[in-house]
Amino acid sequence: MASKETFSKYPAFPDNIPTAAVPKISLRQILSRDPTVSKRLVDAGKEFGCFKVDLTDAIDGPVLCQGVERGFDLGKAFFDQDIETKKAYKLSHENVGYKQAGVLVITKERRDQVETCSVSRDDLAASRPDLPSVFDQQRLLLQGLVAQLGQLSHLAVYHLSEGLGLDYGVVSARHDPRDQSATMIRFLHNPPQRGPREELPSTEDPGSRAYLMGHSDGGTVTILFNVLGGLQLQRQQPDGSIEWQYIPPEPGCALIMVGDAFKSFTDGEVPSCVHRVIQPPGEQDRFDRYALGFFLKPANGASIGPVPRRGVTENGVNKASDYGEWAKNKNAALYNEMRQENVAI
Ligand SMILES: O=C(O)CCC(=O)C(=O)O
Ligand SMILES: [Fe+2]
Repeated sequence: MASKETFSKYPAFPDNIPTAAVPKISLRQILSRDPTVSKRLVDAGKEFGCFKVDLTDAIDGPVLCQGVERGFDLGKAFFDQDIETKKAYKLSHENVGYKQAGVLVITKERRDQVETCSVSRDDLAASRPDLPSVFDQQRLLLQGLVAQLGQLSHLAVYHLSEGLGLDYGVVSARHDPRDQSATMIRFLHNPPQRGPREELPSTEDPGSRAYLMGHSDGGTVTILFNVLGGLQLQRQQPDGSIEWQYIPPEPGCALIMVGDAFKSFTDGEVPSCVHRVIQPPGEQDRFDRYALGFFLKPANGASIGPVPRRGVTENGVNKASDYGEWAKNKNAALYNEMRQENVAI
């Protein structure tokens, strides 16, 4: 993702706070399709619901990193516009469009503090006329980035499927690129905390400084790029208690998280990654936090639910409900208490 140079523009992630030991694998290894890599990714998926990919050691890596850097620039250019211009890109299915900060409920006292702009792969390809001009003018760049991230997401899904003995042909058919889907690229912006630090919510209770509440992503896998910290992973402790652990961003690295759809393919064997975003730690809290995500989703109408294992019949698979309906229910629940009535889901 973002280069060392971009990271050097911000205070470093503090080295005295506990972080999650999320396994890291290199893009070169992922490209090798080596079965031992599949096994490592499955192990990481089962334990953390996610893994990191170091993009710097493969030929394609620097190109992808550069594309992501440009993506961050485009996100910033979009969010720098006035609110009315941003709102003109209306929310549609599965959160495609612009979502302003503060429409999601975190607690009774606190609303989300993230504005997002999500552009679907299909809208980019089909020249959707109301695409914001910032993105419309860079359609080729975005299409290229989405295609590359799509390939990376499919490689991750390939390894996870192979490592679990799932029939990859079935998994792949559920993501046929000729079918419509809500696969998307998302730009995110968290404005910085203002005012004296002593007036900010307590650091004793990090949840009171949440920017985005705990959730799992609904799709198959998510590829996430961060520069500033704040992303946390929910871990269950041996005594059953829940702990939130930071995932510190690293230059040249992507984070890949398992989503609910893939969890359903595995019949729950691999959990989806429960994560949230809180105020960036230490000196980083004074800066605008930008993030970029790629969300691979099953095709609209594709089955979800368990995928047959190699050598096992497909019995029961069609009992799964339709993905589009399933995603709609998930979003409806998320937006249940949404303040603004005029935001479509
Ligand atoms: O801002 C981030 O790092 C994560 C955003 C996220 O979890 C999401 O958009 O689903
Ligand atoms: Fe998420």
